[in-house]
Amino acid sequence: MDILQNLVHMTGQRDHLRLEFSVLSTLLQLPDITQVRALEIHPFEDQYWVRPRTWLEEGQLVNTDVDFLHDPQRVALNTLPALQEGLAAKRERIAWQACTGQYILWLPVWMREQARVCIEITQSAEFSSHDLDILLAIFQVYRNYQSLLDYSERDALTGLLNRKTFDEHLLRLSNASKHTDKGQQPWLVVIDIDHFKQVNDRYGHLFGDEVLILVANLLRSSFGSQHRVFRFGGEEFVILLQAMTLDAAFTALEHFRQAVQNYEFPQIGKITVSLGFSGAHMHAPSPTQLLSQADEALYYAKENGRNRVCHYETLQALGVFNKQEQITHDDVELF
Ligand SMILES: Nc1nc2c(ncn2[C@@H]2O[C@H](COP(=O)(O)OP(=O)(O)OP(=O)(O)O)[C@@H](O)[C@H]2O)c(=O)[nH]1
Repeated sequence: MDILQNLVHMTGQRDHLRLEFSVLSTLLQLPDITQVRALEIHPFEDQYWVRPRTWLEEGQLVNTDVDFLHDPQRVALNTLPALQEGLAAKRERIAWQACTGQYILWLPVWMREQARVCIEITQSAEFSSHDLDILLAIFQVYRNYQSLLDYSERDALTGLLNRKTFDEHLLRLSNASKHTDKGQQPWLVVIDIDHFKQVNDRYGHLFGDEVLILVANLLRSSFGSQHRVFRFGGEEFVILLQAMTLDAAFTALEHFRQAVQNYEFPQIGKITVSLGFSGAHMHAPSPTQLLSQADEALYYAKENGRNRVCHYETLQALGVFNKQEQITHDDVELF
């Protein structure tokens, strides 16, 4: 009965973290289970890494607040060969007996051919077929809800994240920045395709849509799974870059700008993008203010030749925005 109530609770969740907590607490209701964790799996520097994202601590489920790259609990996937082999073979479930005598069951959450999250269940006795039936049924309900949630958070054209979860991602990222090294911080980037109206006007909306999809693919391949890429609508994209130095952020964004510039778009040929970015550390202003800062830098890039990357705080230190305000103010006085 407890399990049924937990399932009802689980299916009422509307965000990924609560849903994850809910499935883990449902699994914990089952006898013999000693530990449940949600693991995150990420590629980084030519190999895959695993770290616990949510786990049980002193009877309470807790969620990490450290970003992936700075997490001391992160281990290389090849230190868990059974999990590595099971993921490579795209298995739905992977069973393993640890040298401590504990039995472990890994249930990867497969989405679009990738498993970035895996539920880990540990128990002291071997998993019976009855245990497996119940565990897999609970996991299946969780997966169905996970994909429904995921679907509602994605832009239908490009498959990138939509505006819905942006504030939450930004908050998590800036909170995690307190664990990062000095000189590093997360970044908010706004990207806009240059003269996109001309693409639509000359080649039609369908070709315009294809450009949006191809730019989204370039964004995905340039920023991978460590960073978050959004399409807010129209031809504007937003990236939340994990904590790094200003130089590293600038270099990564320049690479992307060049990748777009060098790409041959079918029929259309060449297009370019302009980028504006701003620091998203934990003392940064509200999401709206932060977006408008990155937008100001983007606007400056557009006004100064397009096809370039501009950093808000650098422009601000140079007094560029004061001068612009002065010009606008003078214009108003003129009229
Ligand atoms: N094909 C397509 N076009 C879109 C979509 N959303 C917005 N647009 C078009 O994007 C264009 C945006 O143009 P503008 O904001 O005027 O600017 P621009 O031509 O990109 O020029 P700059 O930004 O100044 O370089 C408009 O023509 C919109 O109709 C979409 O989902 N698909």
